[in-house]
Amino acid sequence: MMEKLLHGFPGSVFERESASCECIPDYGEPSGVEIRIVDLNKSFGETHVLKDINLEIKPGETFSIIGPSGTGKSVLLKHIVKLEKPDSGTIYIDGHDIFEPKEKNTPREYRYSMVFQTSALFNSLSVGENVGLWLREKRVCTEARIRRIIGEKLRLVGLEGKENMMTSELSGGMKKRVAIARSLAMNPDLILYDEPTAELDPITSDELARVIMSLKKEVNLTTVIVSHDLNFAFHLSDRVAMINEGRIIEVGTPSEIRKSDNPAIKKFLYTTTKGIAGD
Ligand SMILES: Nc1ncnc2c1ncn2[C@@H]1O[C@H](COP(=O)(O)OP(=O)(O)OP(=O)(O)O)[C@@H](O)[C@H]1O
Repeated sequence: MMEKLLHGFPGSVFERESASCECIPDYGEPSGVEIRIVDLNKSFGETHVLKDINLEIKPGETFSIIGPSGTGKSVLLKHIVKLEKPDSGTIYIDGHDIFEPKEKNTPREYRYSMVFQTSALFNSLSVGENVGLWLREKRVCTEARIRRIIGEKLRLVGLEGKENMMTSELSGGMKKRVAIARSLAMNPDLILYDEPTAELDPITSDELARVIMSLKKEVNLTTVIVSHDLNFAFHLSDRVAMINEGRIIEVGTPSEIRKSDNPAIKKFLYTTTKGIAGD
């Protein structure tokens, strides 16, 4: 349950101007944020999981973090949404240290939303009810406006008019798109995907990539993806960071990463069955 409602955590919404007088003041238009990770370290007991991570993600960028299993990708993602706290170093979002108490007169804070591997939808609710959950829980605006917002978010993921379908009737790809629509309902400045194609076949993965790419054109948000699926990450990302044994070993455009001479990258790209062997 905790996971399912992550995007609705109080505290992820702060001082924002309202886009509409019908909605609560916090519910403004999204604005892609800049993320700057500086000298971040994290250990669990004796295990040093994240080692001197430095990374900049630009506003509006679609950025993927790739790398072998167990190298700290999810732990890094959790730091960005404050589910983990670093031992040293920090993360700035639009110049504000997210681990410091909120400064007085901070110009604005950010909203984030996470799409989980499992989609984490409520099967007993309809598609529209799932998408509208946070809006209704937070009483963001009038019921009529909530319905319009639900319709709009479903349109953005190619599910226009599907409000009344039951979640249990949906294919895996549709579930994923409903999960994205539900995340979009809070107008996030930052959307994070944890292994978005983990349960999808290649064709459905392509469909999902198209949805995420079309969002980039229509919505002003920053996108961070953690994925093992190299073809997916390379296809839709502006830039990619490769993490290995807790360190960022390369950051670049997909074509720069493909051309890298770094032996650890070559090994990862060309020796995994999920990689791009044969290219
Ligand atoms: N809360 C925790 N307590 C102790 N160890 C943890 C915790 N969270 C993660 N770890 C450890 O940190 C390391 C990195 O885990 P993480 O989940 O970030 O890897 P990953 O790169 O995302 O792997 P995968 O691709 O398989 O999901 C692993 O060794 C994991 O066991």
